[in-house]
Amino acid sequence: MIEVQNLSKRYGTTVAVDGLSFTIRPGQVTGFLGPNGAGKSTTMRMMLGLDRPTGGRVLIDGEPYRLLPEPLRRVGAMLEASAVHGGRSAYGHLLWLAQTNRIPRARVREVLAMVGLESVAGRRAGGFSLGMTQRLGIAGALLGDPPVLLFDEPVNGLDPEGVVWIRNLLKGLAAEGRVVFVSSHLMSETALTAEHLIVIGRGRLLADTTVRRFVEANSRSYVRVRTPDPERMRDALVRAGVRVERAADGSLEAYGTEAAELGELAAANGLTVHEVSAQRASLEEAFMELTGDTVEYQAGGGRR
Ligand SMILES: Nc1ncnc2c1ncn2[C@@H]1O[C@H](COP(=O)(O)OP(=O)(O)OP(=O)(O)O)[C@@H](O)[C@H]1O
Repeated sequence: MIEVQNLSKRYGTTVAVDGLSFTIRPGQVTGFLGPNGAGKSTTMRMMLGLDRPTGGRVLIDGEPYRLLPEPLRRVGAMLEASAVHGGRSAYGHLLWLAQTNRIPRARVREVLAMVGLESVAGRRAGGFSLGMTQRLGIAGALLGDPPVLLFDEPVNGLDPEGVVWIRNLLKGLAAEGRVVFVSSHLMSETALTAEHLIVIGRGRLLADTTVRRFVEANSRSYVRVRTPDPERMRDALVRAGVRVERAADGSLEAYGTEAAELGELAAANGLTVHEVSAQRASLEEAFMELTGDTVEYQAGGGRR
């Protein structure tokens, strides 16, 4: 379990993390979401004792990271995948990590196989693609077989096959009873992987909820109707007890009904329709709505 307690971090006048408190439990993937600059990486660095909090603390299974004996066996992390000595081979890099943490040499081959880098184990890590570098970072996190895993934007640079692979890997690690904490700035990707969600903006907690609840609360579904006679269509819908709104483009949005029902209603009233389609506002839209006021830089608006 990871407990973040009233955590803050200030860099000069910048407040990167502002009084964050939440708990991450084992056995499920927890997504850590926020727009660029929200404070995700800073929070993760403080979890690992790489940055000192201005206030508050993080406990990992009841203790601060710096007091954990053999930390690589307790917490695995992939923060900056590029933090690899470019001259070393993938095998050499992992072996060095293993040896400095009293992890048996045989484990290096195991994790190379787990991340699919066996065939390039002898190649210089400096020549790796972004996706391969990510996989090497993940191998490093898994090396000590730790019960707690932190990943900062692990899908960055992966191709679609790699994205599916990491999704399954993270779920599998959580199903084994581990704490799996994964940052992302993509809501839709996180919804496919995580069960729990922590959303932050400008260093503050915006949501601590299950993905299911977030999806239910935020995916607006409705039926869009385009018709040359929106007034009569609207009257017919209202008479049938359907809540209806006029969209900016002139179409109607009908809530709490189905497309088929709406088509029949139109036919029964002798109305022409050009479109009847089921719509669902995307999770990405819901996420942008939640974090909109906290975005550091916005197109056209500059810094807010
Ligand atoms: N070492 C530092 N010195 C000064 N400011 C910093 C430092 N590290 C982070 N910041 C600032 O703290 C804020 C939070 O940054 P952080 O990198 O934690 O956000 P993030 O959510 O991880 O963003 P991204 O998705 O872009 O990586 C930003 O305003 C950033 O500019």
